[in-house]
This record gives sequence, structure tokens and C-alpha cells, in this order.
Amino acid sequence: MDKSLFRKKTLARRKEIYSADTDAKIIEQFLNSDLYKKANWIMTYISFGTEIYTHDFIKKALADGKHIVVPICNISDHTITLSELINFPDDLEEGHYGILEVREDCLRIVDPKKLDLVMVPGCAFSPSGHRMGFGGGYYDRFLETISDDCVTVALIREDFIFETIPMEEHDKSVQFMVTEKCINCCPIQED
Ligand SMILES: Nc1nc2c(c(=O)[nH]1)N(C=O)[C@@H](CNc1ccc(C(=O)N[C@@H](CCC(=O)O)C(=O)O)cc1)CN2
Ligand SMILES: Nc1ncnc2c1ncn2[C@@H]1O[C@H](COP(=O)(O)OP(=O)(O)OP(=O)(O)O)[C@@H](O)[C@H]1O
Repeated sequence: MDKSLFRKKTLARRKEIYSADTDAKIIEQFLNSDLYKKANWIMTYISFGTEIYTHDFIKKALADGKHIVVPICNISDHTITLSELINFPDDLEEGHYGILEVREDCLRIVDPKKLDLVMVPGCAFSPSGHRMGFGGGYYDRFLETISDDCVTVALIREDFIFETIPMEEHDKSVQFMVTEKCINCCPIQED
């Protein structure tokens, strides 16, 4: 199936079967994991729409003393700039695509090489960590800039792991997936 049709169908299904309880279980799994416990500089996305809800996660991680880093979209070239987030939600305003981003007067730019862990958003994943995102190519470009020992993690509902998903050359995979049931280690991908 064509990539954009697959994305459209997946997003429609996500709307249909949205469950805040499932999201809470996924976040709990992640908070209890060694992946989370060991990471100091964590990049998260700020969820919008029916994405896995990360707002309470951000509050908890800040309270745990983690450095929380969030993306800012550069729509001219579909790259991501990173900023540390100190006060949630006070330092945020609605940015591109209606997603919350750090306000200009609260920006604290972070080098991607500083990150220990990236939580990668996505519509669908395969068991080996292949990812389908929102179609902007933002994360495929961004994941090329992190350090080799930075861990990549997807939070995903079991229903959105598909045996195969349409892939292109540039698509970057994740190393770990956290679902409401378990934490899977994906075989390392050569990409
Ligand atoms: N919470 C969150 N933040 C994020 C991402 C994300 O997936 N989730 N991104 C991950 O890359 C970047 C933003 N990426 C985006 C890429 C494309 C579209 C977009 O084109 N939206 C279309 C509709 C998409 C569709 O329904 O197929 C639109 O606004 O018309 C939106 C966001 C950076 N920040
Ligand atoms: N590393 C890259 N270099 C150049 N172009 C890229 C790169 N990654 C993606 N693209 C281009 O960006 C567009 C969107 O890619 P794709 O459909 O894989 O996005 P996505 O991974 O779903 O989106 P996102 O990362 O924003 O969630 C495609 O036209 C693709 O060719």
C-alpha cells in the first residue's frame, strides 16, 4: 500500500480506538524502565491530537530532575531545533501544525549530541522498529544528527505495530518500542 494512504488509514483508526487508559499504561511502563531511569537528557515530543499523551510524562520527568528537551519545527527546510523545557506548560505556546513549542523568550538551545534518549513519535511501527511518522521527514533528518550512543524509543499502542509498513530509503528505525504490554528491543537496523 502507498505510504500516504497507509498513514491516512492508520490515523483514522487511531481516532476510532483512542484510549487514555492505554496511554497511561504505556507511560507507566516507560517510567519504570531502565531506559528512562538511566537517561538524563531526554528529548520528548509534546503530544497533540491522538498521539500517545506525553504531558503528564513531561511533568513527572521534570519533577524527577531530568533535562527535558523538545522539538521546534523549521518549516522552511523540515529540520528540528532543540530547546530545553524548564517550565511546563508556562514556557510553551502553540506553534507550527498546532503543536505546542517553546516560546522564543524561553528558548534554551540544545545540541543534539547531548541527548541520552529520544522519544520518537509515529503513527505506526513494525516489530523491527521501522517507523512511519507524520509525513514531514522531520525525524528522519533529525535522527541522523544524534550521537551513536543515544537511545531511540517509540511509545506505541500494540494495535499500531504492523508486520510490515511501507518504507523508503531514508526512513530511520527506532531501537526500542514501549507498548502497554512490554518493552521490545528491536533488532539493530542498518540505516
Ligand atoms: N507532537 C509532535 N511534535 C512533532 C512531531 C510529531 O509527530 N508530533 N513531528 C514529527 O515529525 C514534527 C512535526 N511534524 C509534522 C509533520 C507534518 C505535519 C503535517 O503535514 N500535517 C498535515 C496533516 C498530516 C496528515 O493528516 O497526513 C497538515 O497539517 O495538514 C504535521 C507535523 C515535530 N514536532
Ligand atoms: N534524511 C532525509 N533527507 C532528505 N529528504 C528526506 C529525508 N528524510 C525524509 N525526507 C523527505 O521528507 C518527506 C517525508 O518523509 P517521510 O514520509 O518518511 O516522513 P515521516 O518520517 O513520516 O515524517 P516525520 O519524521 O516528520 O514524522 C519525503 O518526501 C522524503 O523524501
